[in-house]
Amino acid sequence: MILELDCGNSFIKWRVLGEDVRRVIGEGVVDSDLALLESLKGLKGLALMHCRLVSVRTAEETSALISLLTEAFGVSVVCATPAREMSGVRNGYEEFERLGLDRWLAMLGGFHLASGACLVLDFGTAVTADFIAGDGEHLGGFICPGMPLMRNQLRTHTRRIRYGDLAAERALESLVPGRTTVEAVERGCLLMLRGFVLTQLELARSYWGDDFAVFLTGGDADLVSEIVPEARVVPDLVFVGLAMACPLS
Ligand SMILES: Nc1ncnc2c1ncn2[C@@H]1O[C@H](COP(=O)(O)OP(=O)(O)O)[C@@H](O)[C@H]1O
Ligand SMILES: CC(C)(COP(=O)(O)O)[C@@H](O)C(=O)NCCC(=O)O
Ligand SMILES: [K+]
Repeated sequence: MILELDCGNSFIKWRVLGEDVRRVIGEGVVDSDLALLESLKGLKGLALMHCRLVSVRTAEETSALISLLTEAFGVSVVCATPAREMSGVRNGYEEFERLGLDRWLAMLGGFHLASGACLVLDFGTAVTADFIAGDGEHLGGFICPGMPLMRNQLRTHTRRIRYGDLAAERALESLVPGRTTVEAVERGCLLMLRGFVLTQLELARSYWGDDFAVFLTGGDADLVSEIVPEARVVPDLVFVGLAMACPLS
């Protein structure tokens, strides 16, 4: 069995693949290393042979997690590392090692699935957009705050914006102008996110006409999917790229 991990700034996404790697034995989203161990220990018949991971956390946090996994399961852990070029995709950053590894893997996954030009949008703590041309050239991308950062900035930098998570979820059932603080903030932030997405689509069209694929991934991808009906929502896009960057045989 293979353990795959995507360690983002807020959550660790995990999944366990079987002998037949097309079979997902277990998967989940956790908010700490310990919660990850708990979830894994709760899996019946777990027999990990390998682990591969990608992390955008600090080197210290990542090594701490690797030590925990090695101690708990005796597996060797392979980490995705930056590359200038891989699987036909050329990293467009001036310093390729500075491009977020989650972005890089999602790009590898997207270009592989599209076999052509694509726009990869990832909705996590931050939102990222990356443009990959049909010849595999990464033209670069954009980073902006995601929903959790936008709402938390408003909650922590104003004195009168306070509301709970349940109210926040309910507020997004409609997008008409808000008549309560929670509606006004949640809908305002979502409209900003959607505006960002539409701008990325315009830019992609200016480069490639209609000849490109759009991929949506990350925990908040569903918040924008309805405005991009042509997009493919691929929650495990980072894992697709992880398998390409860290093959195990
Ligand atoms: N099961 C889940 N657990 C936690 N967050 C989730 C879940 N499903 C969707 N989300 C949303 O995903 C967002 C985090 O996205 P994610 O891609 O995990 O971020 P990151 O990679 O930066 O840690 C949260 O804002 C939350 O709204
Ligand atoms: C842009 C990111 C913060 C996104 O992280 P996430 O929201 O997935 O946790 C991450 O990819 C990162 O730290 N990148 C390094 C900076 C860069 O890509 O330019
Ligand atoms: K991510």
